[in-house]
Amino acid sequence: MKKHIAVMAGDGIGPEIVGQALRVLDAAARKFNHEFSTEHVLIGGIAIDETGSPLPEATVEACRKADAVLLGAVGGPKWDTIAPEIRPEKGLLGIRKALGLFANLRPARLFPELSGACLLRKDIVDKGLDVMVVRELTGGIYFGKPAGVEVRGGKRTGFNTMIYDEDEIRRIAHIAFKAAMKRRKKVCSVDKANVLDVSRLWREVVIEVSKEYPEVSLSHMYVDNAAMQLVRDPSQFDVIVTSNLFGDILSDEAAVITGSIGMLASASLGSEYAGLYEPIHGSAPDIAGQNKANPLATILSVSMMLLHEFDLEKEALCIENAVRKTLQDGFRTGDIMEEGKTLCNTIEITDKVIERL
Ligand SMILES: NC(=O)C1=CN([C@@H]2O[C@H](COP(=O)(O)OP(=O)(O)OC[C@H]3O[C@@H](n4cnc5c(N)ncnc54)[C@H](O)[C@@H]3O)[C@@H](O)[C@H]2O)C=CC1
Ligand SMILES: CC(C)CC(=O)C(=O)O
Ligand SMILES: [Mg+2]
Repeated sequence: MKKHIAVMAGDGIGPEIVGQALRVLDAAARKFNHEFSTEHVLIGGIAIDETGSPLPEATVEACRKADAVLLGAVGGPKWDTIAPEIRPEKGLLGIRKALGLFANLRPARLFPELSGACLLRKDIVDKGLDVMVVRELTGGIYFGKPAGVEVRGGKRTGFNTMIYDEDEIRRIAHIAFKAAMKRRKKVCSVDKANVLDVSRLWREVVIEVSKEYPEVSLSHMYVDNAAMQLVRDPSQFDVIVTSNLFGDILSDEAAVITGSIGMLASASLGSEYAGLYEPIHGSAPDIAGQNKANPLATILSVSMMLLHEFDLEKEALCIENAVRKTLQDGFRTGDIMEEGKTLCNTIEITDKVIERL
């Protein structure tokens, strides 16, 4: 198979983890006789530095033409004080919108080998943890208008708008129910319907969609309770479907299930263009440039790309198994380090994965 991948390494640890994930992709391509060409394009802070924009038009064009997109992360303190319209994070929101990537799948699973690195209670961990967060990605408060900061009645006033129409809710609900059909057939819709009107509509529409999936059981939970339940006992969840903001927060929290945020991969999918694959974490400025970031979330994102984008099930599983074997053999980056294991840097742990492919 011959495929073309647009690569946006971005900022901070982005280039380090993406560089290593591409080594794994390359090794998989050689093993299975595929050809993956790559084209590096700019996004985020580095794009601002080089072009003045966090999302140059050339990047959008390259991503629209590509068979898949791989992203590292954007942002960092260097760009924290610049104008809000051109912050690195606007580049990320912009590419999601430009590619119509409305569904973000974030599978929070615990590799049993990392049970010791997981902060949750042992009896909970022993149940086996596997939660799929389905986050709406191109609507809600991150995109709603009006938004801004202005002087009202002599006071500086900041405002954003959380807005969803029924079509936006319906399409993400379908994604969640379809995902549940392939899993344990449970969907929990997370909202704040006791307070927010937008959540009332969310709940109404999710219930309507659920009628088309009679085999799937649907429950509802307020987001504050969901945040607590996720760390109290995540084994109660199968698929969680939620809005952009709640999904952003809950999926970082769900990373506790995996042992570290450096383990959680994701797929951002739409219907018009190829999908974008990215770890859920940010650019981790505190460890950038030190060769100590965990590249496994990005490597697992490549595995998700092979599966979701190219239907290469065997190849995807091979990468996942190589990651599992690496952990089984006791190799760890600092974020998942435990006593008696071998500490590796970013490049070394990738070497171990490649050896085990
Ligand atoms: N998808 C993206 O591009 C995202 C970008 N950001 C941006 O990243 C910058 C930093 O944001 P933070 O809130 O600090 O979140 P972060 O996810 O970058 O870091 C949070 C903590 O997790 C650690 N961490 C993250 N990824 C890791 C990895 N692969 N291996 C080991 N440790 C890892 C970091 O060292 C830090 O202690 C900000 O500019 C933020 O806007 C934040 C989230 C997502
Ligand atoms: C940096 C934000 C725009 C996004 C974020 O935190 C995420 O997608 O997880
Ligand atoms: Mg986030």
